Amino acid sequence: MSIRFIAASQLPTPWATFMLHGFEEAETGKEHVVLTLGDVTTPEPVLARVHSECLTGDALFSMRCDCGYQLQEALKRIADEGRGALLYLRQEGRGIGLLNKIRAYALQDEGADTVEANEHLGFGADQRRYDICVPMLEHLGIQSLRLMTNNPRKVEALSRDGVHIRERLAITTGRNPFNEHYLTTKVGKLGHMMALDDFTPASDVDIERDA
Ligand SMILES: Nc1nc2c(ncn2[C@@H]2O[C@H](COP(=O)(O)OP(=O)(O)OP(=O)(O)O)[C@@H](O)[C@H]2O)c(=O)[nH]1
Ligand SMILES: [Zn+2]
Repeated sequence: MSIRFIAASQLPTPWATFMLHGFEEAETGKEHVVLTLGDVTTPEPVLARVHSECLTGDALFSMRCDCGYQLQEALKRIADEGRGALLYLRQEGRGIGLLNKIRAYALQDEGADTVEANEHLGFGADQRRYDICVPMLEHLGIQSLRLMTNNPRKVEALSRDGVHIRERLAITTGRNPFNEHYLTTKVGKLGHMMALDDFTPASDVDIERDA
């Protein structure tokens, strides 16, 4: 997979001012970004999150999933350490795209789970690839990761692609009445390494709305 570095700038956030690095995939023209904080080129493993785009959760405050909560938590943890990287991959809906994810949500409104809905639409349960991470990490001089994820396939796929993962760190946050079934399906069908009891709930403000 070839990917081109395009530009970098500062990105102030409520938690820290990150560097924002923009890349373009040669074959598809897809645009990906990496946020870094501190010197990530030194040999110590870098605290990192490899996050797949979820427009609904990351930008529109959706409570159907845990994506937005994980995104914020990852940025906060990186800011607390003063060093780290967040790779934001534009593979919406576990690789099926935004509009197909909305089709899948409609099926879930009728009772399908997240895996059944994808399969009903003719997609795999998870169509994501992680090989694009390798040239971005190389460009940034990142040698190894302490990866925040509960997803064993993400760890396996990245390792297979040659990314050196020194440690896996759980990231369990944002459980609420709207995403309990989704989280349970992640554990039961996608093999996520977490238990619902591990979760810190979404904040009081978030769960004030009726389930
Ligand atoms: N097709 C589909 N995609 C979903 C659904 N809910 C969330 N997503 C997508 O799932 C992806 C979540 O990715 P990640 O945040 O990397 O999470 P993960 O692979 O579950 O693993 P973690 O690292 O443990 O969070 C995003 O691309 C979301 O858009 C759903 O019900 N259907
Ligand atoms: Zn989501």
